[in-house]
Amino acid sequence: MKIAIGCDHGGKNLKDTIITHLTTNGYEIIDVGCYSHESVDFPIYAKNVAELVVSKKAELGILCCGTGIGMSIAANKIKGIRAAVVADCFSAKATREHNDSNVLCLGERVLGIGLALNIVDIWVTSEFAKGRHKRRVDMVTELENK
Ligand SMILES: O=C(CO)[C@H](O)[C@H](O)[C@H](O)COP(=O)(O)O
Repeated sequence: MKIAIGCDHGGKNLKDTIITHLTTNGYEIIDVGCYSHESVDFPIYAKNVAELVVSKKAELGILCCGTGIGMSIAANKIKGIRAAVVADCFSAKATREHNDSNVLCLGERVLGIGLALNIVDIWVTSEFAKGRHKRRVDMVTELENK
């Protein structure tokens, strides 16, 4: 599976740790940056990851910033993106199964590394459950198309 990943300066350490973890576990990574701890603007990286997901150059996307919230607000502006800020393992599974989320947003200033990697593992291995959830995701898409 190919995963696009991006961060701002507030999520740089977490992004690097996730890349090492996912690469070790056989995932292919497209790293859109940022590549240093210099202060940058998160919408740039949210857009780059979102566009890779929407264009299907990557199956899923992961965005890291201080809280995950700014990244999710920005990524959700791109048509076709369902970005979820996740800070617990239950929601990591539920947001793939129920929301078919295609971008995971994580806060380096919120999460410990162990929990963050557990969330990533659960999220990338969970699948959309369809059924009643597909009807609801379709309704969200309709809102987006209005
Ligand atoms: O956008 C955010 C908050 O939702 C991110 O957490 C950013 O990483 C954060 O705002 C960056 O803050 P900084 O004071 O410029 O480091």
